[in-house]
Amino acid sequence: MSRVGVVGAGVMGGGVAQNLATAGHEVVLIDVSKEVLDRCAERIRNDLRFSRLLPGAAPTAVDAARAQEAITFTTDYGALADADFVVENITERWDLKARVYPVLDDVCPERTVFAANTSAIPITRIASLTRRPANVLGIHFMNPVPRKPVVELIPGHHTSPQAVGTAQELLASMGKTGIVVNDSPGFVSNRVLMLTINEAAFLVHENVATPEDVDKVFTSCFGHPMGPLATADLIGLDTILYSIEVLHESFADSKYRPCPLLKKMVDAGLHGRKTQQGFFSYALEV
Ligand SMILES: NC(=O)c1ccc[n+]([C@@H]2O[C@H](COP(=O)([O-])OP(=O)(O)OC[C@H]3O[C@@H](n4cnc5c(N)ncnc54)[C@H](O)[C@@H]3O)[C@@H](O)[C@H]2O)c1
Repeated sequence: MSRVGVVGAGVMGGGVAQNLATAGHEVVLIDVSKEVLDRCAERIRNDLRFSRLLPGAAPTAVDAARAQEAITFTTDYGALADADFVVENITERWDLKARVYPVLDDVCPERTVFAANTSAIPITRIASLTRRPANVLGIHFMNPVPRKPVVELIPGHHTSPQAVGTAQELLASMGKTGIVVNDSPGFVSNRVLMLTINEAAFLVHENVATPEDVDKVFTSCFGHPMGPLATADLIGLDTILYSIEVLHESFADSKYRPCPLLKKMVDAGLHGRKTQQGFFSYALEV
């Protein structure tokens, strides 16, 4: 595979683009504005500078300077006209995703495989937005992408074995393997994780415990490396809210009702690490 499109240059898209570039692929990274793309380029530059020192870094086929040169940052979807594979990482909202896939479908050749890096939206539903459902699947990357070697790989109802094979090949080149799971809202990881995080937010909302103490129960008593609220801050509270809303709508089950505190924090712009404030405070990341 040579040319890979990455759509969305936020927390996940930046990580996917970086991982692909260090694996030796040519990457076209798309977002809605130059400002977002510039911020993403800066994050990638900084992460590449330190990544070798961090445990679990993905294997690199090229050095940091070449990896940066391999990424084209653009707002022009036309740059995907000869992409072999596209990973979509835009905001976890159906109305936004529903607008992007028909554009990708028009711009990309028929052979191009689309991978949706969604937290909870069913892949069959996303595939229905295109004329190529056999070439659409889900790759649920973990965060931070360059340091997480396993993903969930989700074929939709019509996904072909060839498309799954192509995705597995691409993942192998990135130093990753995929656990294949069937298509269902939230897949395996987020069906469990989003409920846990939402319930942890309810504990704070109901004054049962502070965020520090909620997380301490998980880190100190269960030995988890990170508590649910620090995990929520890492993922992004907006992404958590949108994901739990997808689960709520998909299953029509009140157990997925979003915690009002989560909604309030998202309305207030407290989105976690990416805005320096969520359940915890963070220094400005450069
Ligand atoms: N954050 C996580 O830990 C995590 C993990 C796995 C999967 N995901 C999923 O990955 C996707 C992206 O999440 P994120 O955390 O990177 O979100 P984010 O908010 O950090 O980034 C989303 C990006 O999409 C861009 N965007 C929105 N509409 C667009 C369009 N029409 N064209 C191009 N770009 C557009 C936004 O400008 C933004 O930069 C979501 O579907 C999310 O559920 C997130």
